[in-house]
Amino acid sequence: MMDLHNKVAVITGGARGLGRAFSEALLSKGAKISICDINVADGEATLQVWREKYGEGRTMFKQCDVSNKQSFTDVFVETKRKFGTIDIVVNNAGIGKELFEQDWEKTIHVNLIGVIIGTDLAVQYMSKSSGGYGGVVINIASTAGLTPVFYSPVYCASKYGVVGFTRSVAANPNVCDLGMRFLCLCPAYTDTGLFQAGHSGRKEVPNLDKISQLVKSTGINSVESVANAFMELVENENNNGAVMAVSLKKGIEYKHGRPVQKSRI
Ligand SMILES: NC(=O)C1=CN([C@@H]2O[C@H](COP(=O)(O)OP(=O)(O)OC[C@H]3O[C@@H](n4cnc5c(N)ncnc54)[C@H](O)[C@@H]3O)[C@@H](O)[C@H]2O)C=CC1
Ligand SMILES: CCCCC/C=C\C=C\C(=O)C/C=C\C/C=C\CCCC(=O)O
Repeated sequence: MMDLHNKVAVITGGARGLGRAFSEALLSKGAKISICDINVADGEATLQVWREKYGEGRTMFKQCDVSNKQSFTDVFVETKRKFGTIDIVVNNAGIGKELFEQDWEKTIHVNLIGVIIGTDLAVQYMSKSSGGYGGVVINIASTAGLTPVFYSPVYCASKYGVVGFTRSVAANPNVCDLGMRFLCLCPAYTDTGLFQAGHSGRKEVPNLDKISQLVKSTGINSVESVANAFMELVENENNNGAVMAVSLKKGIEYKHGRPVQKSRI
């Protein structure tokens, strides 16, 4: 089991939803938390709540757009300056702009390129081969990265990309030298602002009945159940390359077979 006490975690999109829940799960185990988010109001409000609950000095917030390399790099620089080290990176920030909307490319920029930038920064700041202490990277994909979703091809492409990218980084024969684990969490529908925005009040959407059927047959995860699955993934130290799906109907399932390699942490 990974001892999380005083470990330092960077969580993207940590101001609300799943990112905030992952952060709180880590905080409750004694970790220090650096959240970044494009939304300053939500980020500062979350930090205020945490300062009152967990005291000063264990949390920080920095505004950041994960699709912008410089903006994202600044988060790592400031986190290291404040906490001295980085042990855990959770690439969680995500959006759901689709083909029928303007700027659908942004979905690839945030959901896939943002994850690639975050993983690259994690290796630079954490790997033993770069003078770090090693650690763990958890990339948040989706069950939409494991199965086609007819009404969200762009979102699906971004999440298939995250699964393939993470598994490939984890499969590198030199991964043991890094002292790092690379993991993928694939939640099904989960009750957050993103889900509500994507699935409520869009009566003009074609095949709405089929979408409702798919949601109904899959079920909607609570945020808490996904946070519990996330903690199982983080704390198990022998799971480099694991891809964990979590859904209301099927619970936790490991996909794509056994993790590719034991990592030396
Ligand atoms: N809610 C759901 O049904 C599911 C969500 N996911 C994934 O979980 C992750 C978190 O999603 P939720 O918590 O549901 O969404 P959410 O919308 O509640 O939270 C996402 C956070 O990311 C931030 N963000 C968006 N773009 C950003 C950017 N460019 N840079 C930095 N921060 C940015 C937002 O401001 C927000 O605070 C996403 O990657 C999403 O695709 C996966 C499966 C199911
Ligand atoms: C689906 C994209 C809409 C925009 C983003 C909002 C919510 C995100 C939801 C998800 O990431 C989950 C998406 C799809 C899951 C679809 C089917 C899962 C089937 C699972 C199974 O068969 O077990």
